[in-house]
Amino acid sequence: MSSDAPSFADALVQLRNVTFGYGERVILRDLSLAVPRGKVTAIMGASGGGKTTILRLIGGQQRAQQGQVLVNGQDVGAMDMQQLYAARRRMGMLFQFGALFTDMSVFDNVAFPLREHTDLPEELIRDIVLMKLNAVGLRGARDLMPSQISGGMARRVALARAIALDPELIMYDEPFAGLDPISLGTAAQLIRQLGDAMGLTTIVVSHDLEETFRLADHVIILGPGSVAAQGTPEEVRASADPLVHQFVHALPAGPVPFHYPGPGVAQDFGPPGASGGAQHQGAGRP
Ligand SMILES: Nc1ncnc2c1ncn2[C@@H]1O[C@H](COP(=O)(O)OP(=O)(O)OP(=O)(O)O)[C@@H](O)[C@H]1O
Repeated sequence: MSSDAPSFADALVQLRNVTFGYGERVILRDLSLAVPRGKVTAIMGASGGGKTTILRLIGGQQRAQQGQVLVNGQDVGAMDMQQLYAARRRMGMLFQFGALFTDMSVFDNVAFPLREHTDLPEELIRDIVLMKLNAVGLRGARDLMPSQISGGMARRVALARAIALDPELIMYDEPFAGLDPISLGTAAQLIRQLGDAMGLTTIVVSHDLEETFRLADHVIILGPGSVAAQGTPEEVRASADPLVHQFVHALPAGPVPFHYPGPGVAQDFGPPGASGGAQHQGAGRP
């Protein structure tokens, strides 16, 4: 295992020396990573580390300030709107609260991208929609409205919609958040089955350590601004890197500070007057 950028002979997505910040605040610094084609890659790491930002860079919703984001060898950051539009048709993105259109039936939600992006006749659209709904176990729910289905079912409909155009890459942001254990197991199984059946390259951003390690072929752990570790789940689990160790063993103490940076305890709770004019202290300061 290594924290260097791996160069998979067949990577669908590569970030090369990417630096990105929101305004002055740098989130990713000289970050390099590769996502192998046809596999399930998990991106994990401390909250606020920039995982969703990486998905946005790959989807072209954000552009890197430095470095390259390559999808199929093409630099997403250098694409014009038309190229980006074409590239996005080959990507499915499922964000945690990726809402369905509430005024459309389940069927019409899944048909939407097909009607929007293709000239296929309605009979063919019908067959594709029913196939996609069948793949997520919801062919029978086609006529229901979003208000008539559960949250877990709504996510599966969103998944059917995301694969409607047969993407080559699918990105899930927190697919397990808020799901009960059965729905969670079903979601993980679905991600794996769809990936295998459709030959998809899958990227999953998740905080659910156990489920994600079970699911993924390749795991990337983000440290502050860069990759702390990457490899198979077994390799990452065995890492001696203190940050990775803290993360994969869910330890409350370690390099990832519990406290958001702010004033020290003595300053906030000390005798009256002690706080006057005192300076803010570093993260994790007791
Ligand atoms: N549009 C934005 N403008 C300014 N700052 C942002 C914006 N989006 C995200 N950030 C900040 O960038 C940092 C990284 O955010 P991001 O959502 O990529 O992290 P994350 O690793 O996905 O976090 P989490 O695991 O908590 O979802 C966070 O500190 C966040 O506050």
